Amino acid sequence: MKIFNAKQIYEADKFTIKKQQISSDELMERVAIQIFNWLHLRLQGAPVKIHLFCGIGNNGGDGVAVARHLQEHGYHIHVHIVNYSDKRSDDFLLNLNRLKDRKIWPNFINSDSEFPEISNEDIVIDAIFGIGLNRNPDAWVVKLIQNINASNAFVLGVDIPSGLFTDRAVEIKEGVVRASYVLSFQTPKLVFFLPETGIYSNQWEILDIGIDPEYLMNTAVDYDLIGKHEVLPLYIPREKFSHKGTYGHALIVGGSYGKIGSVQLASKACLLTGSGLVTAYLPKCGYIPMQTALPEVMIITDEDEKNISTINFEISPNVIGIGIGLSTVKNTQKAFEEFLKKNTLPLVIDADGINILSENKSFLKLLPAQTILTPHPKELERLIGSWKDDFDKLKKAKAFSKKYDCVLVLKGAHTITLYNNKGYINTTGNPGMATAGSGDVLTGIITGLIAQGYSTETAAVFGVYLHGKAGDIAVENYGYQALIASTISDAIGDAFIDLFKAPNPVPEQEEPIEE
Ligand SMILES: NC(=O)C1=CN([C@@H]2O[C@H](COP(=O)(O)OP(=O)(O)OC[C@H]3O[C@@H](n4cnc5c(N)ncnc54)[C@H](O)[C@@H]3O)[C@@H](O)[C@H]2O)[C@@H](O)CC1
Ligand SMILES: Nc1ncnc2c1ncn2[C@@H]1O[C@H](COP(=O)(O)OP(=O)(O)O)[C@@H](O)[C@H]1O
Ligand SMILES: [K+]
Repeated sequence: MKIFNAKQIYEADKFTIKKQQISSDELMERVAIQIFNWLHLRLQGAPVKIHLFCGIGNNGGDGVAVARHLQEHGYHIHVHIVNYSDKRSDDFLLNLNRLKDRKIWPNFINSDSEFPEISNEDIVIDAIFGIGLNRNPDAWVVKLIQNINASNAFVLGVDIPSGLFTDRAVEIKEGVVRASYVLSFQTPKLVFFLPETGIYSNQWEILDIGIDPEYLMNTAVDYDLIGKHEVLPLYIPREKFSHKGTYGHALIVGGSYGKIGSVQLASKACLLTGSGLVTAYLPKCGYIPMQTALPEVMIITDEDEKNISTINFEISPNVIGIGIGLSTVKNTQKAFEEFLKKNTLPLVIDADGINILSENKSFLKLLPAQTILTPHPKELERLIGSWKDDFDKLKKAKAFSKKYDCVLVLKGAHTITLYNNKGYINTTGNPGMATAGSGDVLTGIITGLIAQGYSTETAAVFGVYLHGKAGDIAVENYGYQALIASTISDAIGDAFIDLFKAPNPVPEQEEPIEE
């Protein structure tokens, strides 16, 4: 799914209004009906108090229009107009007048007003600012937002939590509504997926407001959201007359005394992803544990007992995953440099492999084109330096990826893969995956996909998806706390099977109102 920026959303609105020959008010009405139906389905007329905080732009217009539908269906509403500017939008005014025609007199909140009391059982609809926020809210609006956040009421955000900018970082953190749920229109916003701003929208859902498909299809975006729909076409089916040689030979290089497990995890995940053959390159101390744990994996040992000191092999893999559990001792750094100098195979580099690159930036020019680097945030910081905020991080990471022609996999709750100025935001995964070794499993998965013939960029995007999906499937049986890396790995097969499962049927809505 494409993620549009604010400018594109405004363009999409204009395009739709023109092409479908509707008024902007009709588009707003679509929004309002969708929000109303969402609420009505869940509330079923419950006598709960609903506070609607509405700004004076179109986001506020949405809120005021929803208020009208709620009132018409007998709900107990309190409409508050957050009067932060005189520049009221036409559609806001139109909807405000429709309320007044129905004898509903909103409570106008100005800088010197007392704020309404909100109790924990109430519902708040947050329609103060939408994607039009272009500067920090005034101090009194920040206070109002703090008042909403202090309430513990269920807060439904309209389009985007008020106070969040669509395409840049937040400056006044306490001036952003913490929404329990956000109903966003047509496209999710990039800020929902970034760690600094994602915290303001606990859950979100996209409502289809009928934006013109031609615009959606033909407009290029900087970020794509990756779900099953996006990865399914990437899948390469297995051929009947294939053999293990058809599916490649992956070499996993890593491990040091005390960290042999990381190579076990990566090698196993690589096999479970379907690599025809997997060889592990380990220091000598890794031989027995590895051979015992994974009989399917072949092993080459280094001359050194505890660390990797030279990377020489006489096999012909078609991809190498390197860096996990490697350590950064001098000897290993030297071996890594020598290896990079002669290597021409595609590489997936993780953990200490990344740390060695960070300590020796001159090694970066030795990387083959489209090398995949999979840093967690700390490793990323060592690699590209610190950043001011998430947007600055993305900018710097994109520039790094361009400079060194590498695919950067920025691991996190929503892992973002960057290549060629484009970002792919993953939607699978869960906090149970914040556990030792889960990154090693990812390295194995991505390496295993490349072994089988997936391009590096595809392997990164698909691998991240499968890894998260395996975590999501495994967590159903284990729970967040007991989920460990091996369990994620064991669910890789289920993650593949899940690709071909039919989606759950959508429950039928009861009595939705029509446009
Ligand atoms: N395709 C869509 O997504 C549609 C979106 N609509 C709604 O329209 C919203 C955007 O509406 P607007 O463009 O009117 O903008 P907003 O309602 O988000 O903001 C109101 C206006 O306030 C001004 N403003 C910005 N920051 C301010 C600040 N800190 N203090 C005071 N004033 C400030 C701006 O000039 C802005 O236009 C969307 O978020 C959505 O809710 C719908 O009504 C129509 C269709
Ligand atoms: N809260 C979370 N939600 C989803 N995925 C997560 C979360 N925390 C961590 N992960 C995933 O788990 C993996 C952790 O990798 P990493 O930090 O390298 O672990 P390790 O070094 O222990 O192997 C990454 O793929 C990351 O995206
Ligand atoms: K809002």
